[in-house]
Amino acid sequence: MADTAMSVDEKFCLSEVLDTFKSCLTENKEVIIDKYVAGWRGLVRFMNSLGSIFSFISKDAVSKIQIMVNLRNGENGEQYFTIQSMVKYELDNSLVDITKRGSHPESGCRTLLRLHRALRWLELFLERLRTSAEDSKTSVMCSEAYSESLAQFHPWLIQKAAGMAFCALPGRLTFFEVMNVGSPEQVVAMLGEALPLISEVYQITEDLYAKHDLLGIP
Ligand SMILES: CCCCCCCCCCCCC/C=C/[C@@H](O)[C@H](COP(=O)(O)O)NC(=O)CCCCCCCCCCCCCCC
Repeated sequence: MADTAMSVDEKFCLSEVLDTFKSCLTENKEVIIDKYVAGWRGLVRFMNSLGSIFSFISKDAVSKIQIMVNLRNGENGEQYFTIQSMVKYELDNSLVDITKRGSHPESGCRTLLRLHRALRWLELFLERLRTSAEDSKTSVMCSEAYSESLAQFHPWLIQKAAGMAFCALPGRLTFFEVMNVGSPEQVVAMLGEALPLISEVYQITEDLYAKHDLLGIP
């Protein structure tokens, strides 16, 4: 599964990316890893279009996406169909370093946890964007969402670098335009539809990880 859809001139629309998260859930509320990863891939493309100052963030996200893709393409790939089947498979086969780093630094459970924490940031940021006033600053919304979520898992230096990158975010209207969804009203409506599904995917994963005591994988 090579990363092919990266051409710069390709127009893309953020609502399609957010729809991918909608398509993550199976009928019995399991989270399909291929779709989850495809959602992240789309978000990373969006972030790359905002400028190279974000490339240290997208590099890390891409490397995590790649770990998940490799697991899916590996010999036990079918075990990684959903987050639920992955957790069961990796725990049953002692493939996760649960309390301290050891021989499984790139387990699916650990890697997905990093993306899962970032999904919380996304949820908070999008909710702020959705309810923001015309003169609100995207950099402020982004850094507030970050402080409430991912920041607690990042060392000081990463927090500083992230804070600097946030300052380079375009203003609210330009940001909405890059999303390529339509008028600001249409963006707000689209976010209103997408957010409950992102929250649901987040909550299902959170509950699953909590049930198995996996929220602190180092
Ligand atoms: C559009 C603005 C983009 C702001 C992105 C906010 C998230 C800031 C994250 C900063 C991460 C810095 C890079 C390094 C991270 C790692 O240290 C750290 C820990 O990994 P380790 O345990 O393997 O060492 N990694 C992580 O926490 C995973 C971070 C994954 C970040 C993915 C961010 C993708 C953002 C997509 C933006 C899309 C915005 C769409 C809004 C309409």
